[in-house]
Amino acid sequence: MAEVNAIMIPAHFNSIAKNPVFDVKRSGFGMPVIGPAVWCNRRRTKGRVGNGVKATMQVDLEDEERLKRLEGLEATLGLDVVAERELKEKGFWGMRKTKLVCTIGPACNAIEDLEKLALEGMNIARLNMCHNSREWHCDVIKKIKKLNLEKGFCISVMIDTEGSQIHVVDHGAPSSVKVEDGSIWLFTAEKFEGSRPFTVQATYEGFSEGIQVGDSIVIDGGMASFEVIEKIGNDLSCRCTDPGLFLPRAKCSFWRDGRLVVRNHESPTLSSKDWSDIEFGISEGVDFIALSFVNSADPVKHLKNYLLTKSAKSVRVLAKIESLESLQNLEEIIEASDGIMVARGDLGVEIPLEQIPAVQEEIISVCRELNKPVIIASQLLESMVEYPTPTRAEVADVSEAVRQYADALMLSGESAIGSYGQKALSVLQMASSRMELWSREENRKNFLPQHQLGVSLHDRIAEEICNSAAELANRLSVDAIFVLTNQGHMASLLSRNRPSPPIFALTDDDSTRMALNLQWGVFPLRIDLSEDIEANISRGIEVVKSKGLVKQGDSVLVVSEISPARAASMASQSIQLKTIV
Ligand SMILES: Nc1ncnc2c1ncn2[C@@H]1O[C@H](COP(=O)(O)OP(=O)(O)O)[C@@H](O)[C@H]1O
Ligand SMILES: C=C(OP(=O)(O)O)C(=O)O
Ligand SMILES: [K+]
Ligand SMILES: [Mg+2]
Repeated sequence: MAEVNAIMIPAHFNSIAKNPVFDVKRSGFGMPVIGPAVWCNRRRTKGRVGNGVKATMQVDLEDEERLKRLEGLEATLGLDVVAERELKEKGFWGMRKTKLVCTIGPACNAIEDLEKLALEGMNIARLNMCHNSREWHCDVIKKIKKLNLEKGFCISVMIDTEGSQIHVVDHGAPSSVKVEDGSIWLFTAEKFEGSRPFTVQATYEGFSEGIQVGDSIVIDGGMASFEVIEKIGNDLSCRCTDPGLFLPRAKCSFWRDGRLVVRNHESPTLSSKDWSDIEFGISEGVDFIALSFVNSADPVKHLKNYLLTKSAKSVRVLAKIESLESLQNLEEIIEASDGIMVARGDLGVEIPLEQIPAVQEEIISVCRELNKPVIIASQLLESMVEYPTPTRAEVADVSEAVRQYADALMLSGESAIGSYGQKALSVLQMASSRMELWSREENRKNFLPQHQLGVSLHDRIAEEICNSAAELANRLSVDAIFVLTNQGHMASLLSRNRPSPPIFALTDDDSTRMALNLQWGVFPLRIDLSEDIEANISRGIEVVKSKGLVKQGDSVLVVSEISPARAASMASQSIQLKTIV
């Protein structure tokens, strides 16, 4: 054991110092804290972490090793190891542009399994707060941050709130249970210990409000259906009309005369549990919060304002589109959010299944117009929860989402509880790479329908510069696009055009780096940026070049913006073409 008195964080680590992993209280070194240590921060972190925060710690030899590795960390914060490998194997244009999200559950929460998913291309780990304990989620977040730090991955963390929904707490059996035609079941919100046969316990006390005899209860969008035959107090006695399966935590929807009974939930979009999960997410330094059952822009605005007051505006807020109402307020929700998830699971409970493909295409297209990243979620490879190969129909569905240029694809049960999570991820990987190649050749002419976003002259210039840059990059077949970006705006404007070359986004802001993980075709690199734009560009290219990833003769297109804040008074944007010498 060696005792360390001071840990100096060199100047170029100032973004790391902001990282909660390096919070003094949770030093990330997993050891007792005993001697004085000073965390030194420079210019930019001043006031964020606070200069000279005092703490004490002791390191053993293995940790000394780790400290040494930290010294070399800037290199790993360049391009992440998976993107680097892909670039080496497939060349610039062959890099997979569609991002992959994996839901983490009991089938993959061991660090070895998380690492395998990372190697297989997971860009974002999703934690569904409906399931499992706070400690369990905390442990997963720690493991992911450890992998990022020690193994050079760049995996962002997303928490997904529970939201207000009526689902089954208990249906009388530990796992799934078969529902026979004509069998009689009691739906109740009464809390009881243990299980009672033919009794379904609902989460929400007011679940039966406004429900009448003759209404139907549809389980998980059609896994089984019941008819309400009697109302006994707040309980519903029901007969099975469409036999099937009751899964744990199955969701219930109510129908009358072939239409969904629109229910005025007393409970708001964000329940008290959701707020406490959000607090948890902020304190753990997650990168994204996905809000379930968003029906209007209000809860999104509310949360974003709250994050501002908590100095946590770097946490990006995603809205899940999974209700009838959310479709009616689609544009305002997209506008208010930092990104969207097409949550087809619950959406398929609320609208007829045959409408989902058209709705998905519409949401993707509005997201692209408004320049917000969009994730396609649920049942992409559902059969792979049980089987090692997907169905042809599933592969066609995945490919269609890629062809529609969604930013990201998501696995749910396939990775959380399935036996073939890594395989499922590799199917997504291969299917997206293949379809990207195909649509690149097919859709060259199919440029973005021009919808002008910017209002101010400055914003319009940035937008036009990025549109032109993407077109130029395609026409000249440059190898790569480099963009200097602080909050990620210029990078996202480029991504919106879905150009053929990869977009290497150089940023000095760690939260921007993690947020850009969700954007189509963007490969974030964290480097220190100075006022000297030329030096920044050279540095970014140097990081990639030093690893042999760009070589002499490669051509790159560089897009940069000097914001008024950086260059005393004048804002200017530029496009440059460079040939590597
Ligand atoms: N953290 C977790 N712990 C235990 N099981 C989980 C966890 N996350 C997801 N699961 C399981 O994976 C399944 C699919 O995940 P997901 O689609 O996110 O949830 P849901 O089916 O509740 O909408 C869930 O039904 C649940 O059985
Ligand atoms: C992703 C979804 O949300 P959750 O898994 O939280 O129900 C969905 O409904 O498709
Ligand atoms: K959820
Ligand atoms: Mg849902």
